[in-house]
Amino acid sequence: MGNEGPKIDPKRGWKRHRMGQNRASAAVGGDQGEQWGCEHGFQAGCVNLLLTEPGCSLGAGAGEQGTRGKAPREGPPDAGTQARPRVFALPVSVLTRRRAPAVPQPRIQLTMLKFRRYLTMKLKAIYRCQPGRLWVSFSLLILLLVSFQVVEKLQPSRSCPCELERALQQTTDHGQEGPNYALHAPGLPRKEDRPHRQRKAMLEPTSTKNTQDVFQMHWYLGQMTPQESTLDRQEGHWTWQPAESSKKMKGYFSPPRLKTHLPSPRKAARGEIFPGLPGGTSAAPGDAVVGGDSSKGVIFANGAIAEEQEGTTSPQTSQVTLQGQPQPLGFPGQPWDSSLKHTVLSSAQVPQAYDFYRTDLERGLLPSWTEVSMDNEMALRGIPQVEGVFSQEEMCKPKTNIVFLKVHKSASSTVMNILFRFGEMHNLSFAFPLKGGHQLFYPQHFMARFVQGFSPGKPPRFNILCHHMRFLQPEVQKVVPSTAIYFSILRNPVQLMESSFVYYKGTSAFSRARSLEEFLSQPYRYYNPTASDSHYARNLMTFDFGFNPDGEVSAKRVHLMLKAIEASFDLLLISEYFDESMVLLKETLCWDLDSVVSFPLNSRDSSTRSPLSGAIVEKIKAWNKLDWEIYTHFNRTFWERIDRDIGRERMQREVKALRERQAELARTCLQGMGSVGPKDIKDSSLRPLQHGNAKILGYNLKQGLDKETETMCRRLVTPELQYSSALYKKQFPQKPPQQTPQLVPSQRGMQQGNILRHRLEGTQN
Ligand SMILES: Nc1ncnc2c1ncn2[C@@H]1O[C@H](COP(=O)(O)OS(=O)(=O)O)[C@@H](OP(=O)(O)O)[C@H]1O
Repeated sequence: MGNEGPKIDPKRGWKRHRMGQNRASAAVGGDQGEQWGCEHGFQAGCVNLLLTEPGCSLGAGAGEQGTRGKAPREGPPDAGTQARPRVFALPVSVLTRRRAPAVPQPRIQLTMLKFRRYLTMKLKAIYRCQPGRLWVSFSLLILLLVSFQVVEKLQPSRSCPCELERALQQTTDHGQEGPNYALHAPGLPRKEDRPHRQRKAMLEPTSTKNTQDVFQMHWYLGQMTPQESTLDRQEGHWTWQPAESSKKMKGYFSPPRLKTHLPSPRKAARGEIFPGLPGGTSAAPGDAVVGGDSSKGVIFANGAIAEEQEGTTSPQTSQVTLQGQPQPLGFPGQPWDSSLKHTVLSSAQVPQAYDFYRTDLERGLLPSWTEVSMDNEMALRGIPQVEGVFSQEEMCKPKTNIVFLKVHKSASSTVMNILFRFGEMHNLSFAFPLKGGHQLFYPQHFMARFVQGFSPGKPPRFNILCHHMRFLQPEVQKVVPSTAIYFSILRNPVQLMESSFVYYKGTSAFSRARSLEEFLSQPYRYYNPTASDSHYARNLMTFDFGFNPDGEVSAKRVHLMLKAIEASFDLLLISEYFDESMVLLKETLCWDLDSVVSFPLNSRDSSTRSPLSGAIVEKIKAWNKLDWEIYTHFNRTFWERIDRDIGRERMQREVKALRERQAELARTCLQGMGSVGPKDIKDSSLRPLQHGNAKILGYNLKQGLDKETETMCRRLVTPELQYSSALYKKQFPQKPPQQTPQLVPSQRGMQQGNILRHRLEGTQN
């Protein structure tokens, strides 16, 4: 070490060293620091470098470096040495900086000073060698990279799904006993499924237990977009926004799920969405978003936007919510309460809307068959159909790619009949269960390989998926084109459970209870959540949507579940408002009214229905809390959507026309205008499956109908199992359906197997 201690620049507090002295001491090995530097990997060429290479110091021509990154300054020349003496400034200020002592330094300060000097020497020794400089630079680079990583991690993440995952994770953390009770936050799906990052369920196909739970979300969290910010604003409107969740989840749907961010095509065609345009009605609430003002936008299941307004829910909705009483089927008594805020057609506009609707009817059964088949052809050829952006001619092309989640006991057989008829008439392909079975290996989560004719790796090729399944979107996506419309139907859980109790009386939970009252008085005496058929007894809708029916009912969990359903489904219908639902469905699918006419199927005889007391109603609601949350939420959005997309007046007219058409068809087709008990059904091929304690009604066709009319009428009243088998034969003429589909091992010998067999009884084909 040099004899002169460090020189202190009183202004800057920088030590200054004579480079020459340091070099000399390094060369003779008199400086420990330099020795260390040269001994630790820098020995080779170190001395030489120091002696011969003027640049082997801090920077070429080294100088003094200021504290704030000033350019190096030339030091004073030192005559008599070959290498120019230079003033060397340390780059690591913290090691060298100190204040000029105003008073004699105490001992500790001197020690510190010595230590600093020692470190300085070492660093200098390292740094003076070329390898040393490389080493330091490399270390700094690593440090920099690590810092970047740390900073990135610390920033609130907008562009990764971890926020949602964290939230999902949180929902699993309390009160759940095992992994099976957890909400599974599936991983990301294959890229080829969607152009965006999505979640993918990771369930094993063999998992039959109903405690498993799947969030099939089409969320991805990314750069802020207008849609995303709309969703963000939406959060404030969610009354079930969990109080504990201060962080808002941001997300938006992948393009195929963003379809109805745009106004419904028919509506656009009518000019209803643009306030002030000649002939247009006043804008529906959500249209403000389309028009630019998104301040009150709310995004619904299909990504459609509507404004959350107090009172937009129908009076019936509040009845359901408050009393939980059965709602009258069909048209609500006073649905058009003038006190409600909704779009009101002006007198000049009413005829326009009416004319539009009438021309649909007058044109008869869907006029645009060519369009339909072209659409279908395109889909089958795998040509992506662009949805969401419509040219004038393309507006409202009938949709032919459809996923219907057939929720049990919610009028789903009637909806299925509508889909069967439409598909048959337009030669659409169905995703049938393997070997002509009638359920897609329910209650397992759906797997694409359960579908007859599915080939892994090939583009999805089926138009309609509508058989009973437990929903699992990533698998469903492998079967139907990405443009498919997803919809389902819900029922008041009170009536649903009453129906389920009778229909599934043979299941383990219900078989020992003499009545629903008895079951509900001590449910855990009868209900074993691990039983393979327990899902029929609790939160059946939740189960069918893929979630855990025994999961906890926290606000956060419910919120996430609703979000997941909204992200996957374009439309949620309500069986209590079946006719309104059909009008909404035909609007969404761009079908005409005749395509959604139906006769109620799978209805029970009144002798097997039980009236429910108020106390039982409350018990059912509490027992099926998750279903109740789903139902009340989508009942509300259902009416909001009607207000936004159709308006209540037009809805009223369309429902009236639908009923008139159905009454006309009943007069044409049916003996005695209505349904009859199973014993009275003369044509055995029209006899529905009788199951549990239920007496399921059917129809008798009129005699002497002409062939065409008879075919049309027969389709309307053919029960689900018979119709499915007939269509399967048509689609797979070489592979006749098996009477009993092969049961997977987990089902074999179990009660579920019995249920499935029961379900197949009555198949006449
Ligand atoms: N159009 C219409 N409107 C309202 N309700 C209707 C309609 N069609 C069928 N239903 C009622 O739906 C119940 C049968 O539901 P599902 O067909 O889904 O049952 S199943 O799961 O396929 O077995 C069954 O309910 P219950 O009679 O209470 O059992 C039917 O009466």
